[in-house]
Amino acid sequence: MTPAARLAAAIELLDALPGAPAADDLLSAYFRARRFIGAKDRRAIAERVWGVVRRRARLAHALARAGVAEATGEGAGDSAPWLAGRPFVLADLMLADGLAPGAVEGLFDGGPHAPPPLSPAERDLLEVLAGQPLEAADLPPHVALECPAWLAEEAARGLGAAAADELAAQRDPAGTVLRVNTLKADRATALAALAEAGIEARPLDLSPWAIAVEGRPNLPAAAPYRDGLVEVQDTSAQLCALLTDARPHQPVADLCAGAGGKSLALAASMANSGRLVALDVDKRRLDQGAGRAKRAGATVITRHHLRENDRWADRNAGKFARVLVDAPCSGSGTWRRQPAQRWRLTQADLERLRATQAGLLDTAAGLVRRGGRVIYATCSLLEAEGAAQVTAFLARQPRFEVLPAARVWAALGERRGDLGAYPGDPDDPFLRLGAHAHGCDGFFIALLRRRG
Ligand SMILES: C[S@@+](CC[C@H](N)C(=O)[O-])C[C@H]1O[C@@H](n2cnc3c(N)ncnc32)[C@H](O)[C@@H]1O
Repeated sequence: MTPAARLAAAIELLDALPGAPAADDLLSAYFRARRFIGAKDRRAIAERVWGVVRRRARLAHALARAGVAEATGEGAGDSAPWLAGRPFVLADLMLADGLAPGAVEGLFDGGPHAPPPLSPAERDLLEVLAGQPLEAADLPPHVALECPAWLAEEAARGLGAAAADELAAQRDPAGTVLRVNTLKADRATALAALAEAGIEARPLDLSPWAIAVEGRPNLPAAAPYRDGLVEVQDTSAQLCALLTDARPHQPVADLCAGAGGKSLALAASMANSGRLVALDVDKRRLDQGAGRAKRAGATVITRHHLRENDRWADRNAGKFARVLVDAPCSGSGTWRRQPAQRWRLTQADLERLRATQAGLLDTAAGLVRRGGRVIYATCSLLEAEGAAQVTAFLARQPRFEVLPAARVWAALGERRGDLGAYPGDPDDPFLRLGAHAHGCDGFFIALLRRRG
């Protein structure tokens, strides 16, 4: 493909984005239907699309200042109206790539598969944008942070001055992190197997199971992945599983198991012995977990699909030593990986999520036995989904108390012998992780003990 044809494809995809349920799925379907597009072209097209999405607010701001205001109304229009793909790509070429107007005009030459030639108004636009920086000094803070204004305020409520750095870090792409599956290998063995498969990798200090890989290797085709030695899992999710402190022979419930990422880590912590029930309302995701468990050799996991008016929680009241609630949330800690999400979330969505989180916490409280623990986690930077949820829970459920995460970490460290320094603030009872502070996805983890 020519560079111009790649731009035409990126514009087509950006135009389709507002109506697509998920940006990832849109790109996958687009490339699946066009198998003739080679790997390098795919990468270039995807990079442009994701780049524009990551720079959306700043580009929209520059376009609005230049007088382009044909907002189509999708998303949080206050700070970053969604325009058609074409003006966004024009602005991206000027502000992010730093091209001169003539170079952009050369790409929009109307040739076969290239975007149609520039209109006189677009030529004028390029002249206005010429030499402008992406990071203009007068950008409103939430625009500079690529975040709807109301979400920037929500983040600041809990994180205070650290919110700006954390949100800024969420603008960048995230690397791939693997978790060693200790049911099959230790970290040194997994690193050796990755090296043999030609994958450059290194251990990370934050988690005893974590390995960072260089670039974007084709993991599903690599032997260490196919053989279940490693799983893709960010370090923060690993620490959530680690702090769950699921032990061999214990009864453990993973209440929001999804496709089982954390269930697999729990199964490894339990050395495949005891009882580990993976639950979710989404049967499709639970079913996906079955294949992953097989690959990982995680035989201790059983699955239960939670239906409406399900009696499972009543039948299992008070039975579990650990109940992990990896609750559905805004995903604001994972915007590096899902950059379009921030523009899709509405205040009404957040309210709905908060109600679901509170309901899940209460369900978990009913499942846990005396002396057992509810582990509440969200991949969120928002106070409303973290500490505020816990405060409300403790008011509703006085039988529970907070176990300081630093204390649990220290006890784990003594038992395991392979943990580094506690990564959070030792004076904070909760562990809050962030892309800026820790280089991992943003996460909130609270450990809640039912009094004995
Ligand atoms: C953050 S994801 C879980 C990710 C998963 N634990 C992992 O590590 O891969 C949240 C999950 O909660 C599930 N969920 C939403 N509402 C639920 C409910 N009321 N009960 C149980 N699961 C629910 C969603 O289907 C989703 O799979």
